[in-house]
Amino acid sequence: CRMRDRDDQDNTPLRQCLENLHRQLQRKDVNQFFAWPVTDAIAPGYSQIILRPMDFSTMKDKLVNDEYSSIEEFRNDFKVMCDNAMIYNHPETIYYKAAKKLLNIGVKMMSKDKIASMYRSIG
Ligand SMILES: COc1ccc(Br)cc1-c1nc(N)nc2[nH]cnc12
Repeated sequence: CRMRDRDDQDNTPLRQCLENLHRQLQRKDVNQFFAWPVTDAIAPGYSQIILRPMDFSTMKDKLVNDEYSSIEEFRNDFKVMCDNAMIYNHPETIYYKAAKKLLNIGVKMMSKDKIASMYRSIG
C-alpha cells in the first residue's frame, strides 16, 4: 500500500491496500474454491445453511464499488467466506481443509499489528 494521489475514487490509498490484499489472498486459493459463489448445484442445501455467502468475486465487486470503508470490514468478509466453508463442509473434506488453511494465511496477513502498519503507510 503505497501513498497514491487521491484524485479519483479508484486509487485511494485504502483501495490500493485492499486490492493488494485481495490479490495476495486469492493467489493462495489454488483450487479456486473461493473464486465464485457456492451454488446449490455444487453444494446441495448450501443456501439454506449459509445465510451470509461470500466469495472473492463478491469481495472484488464490493472493493471496486468502494463498499469497504476499512481493512477490518474487508477482513470480516474474508473470515465469513472461510467460516462458511467450515460450517457447511465436514472437517475431513478438502473444502474444509482449504478454508482452514486460507483462513490461517489471511489472519496472519491481516493481524492487528499488520493492519496498524498498513494504516500508517497509507496515512
Ligand atoms: C465455489 O465452490 C466450489 C467450486 C468448485 C468446487 Br469442485 C467446489 C466448491 C465448493 N464446494 C463445497 N462443498 N463447499 C465450498 N466452499 C467453497 N467452495 C466450495
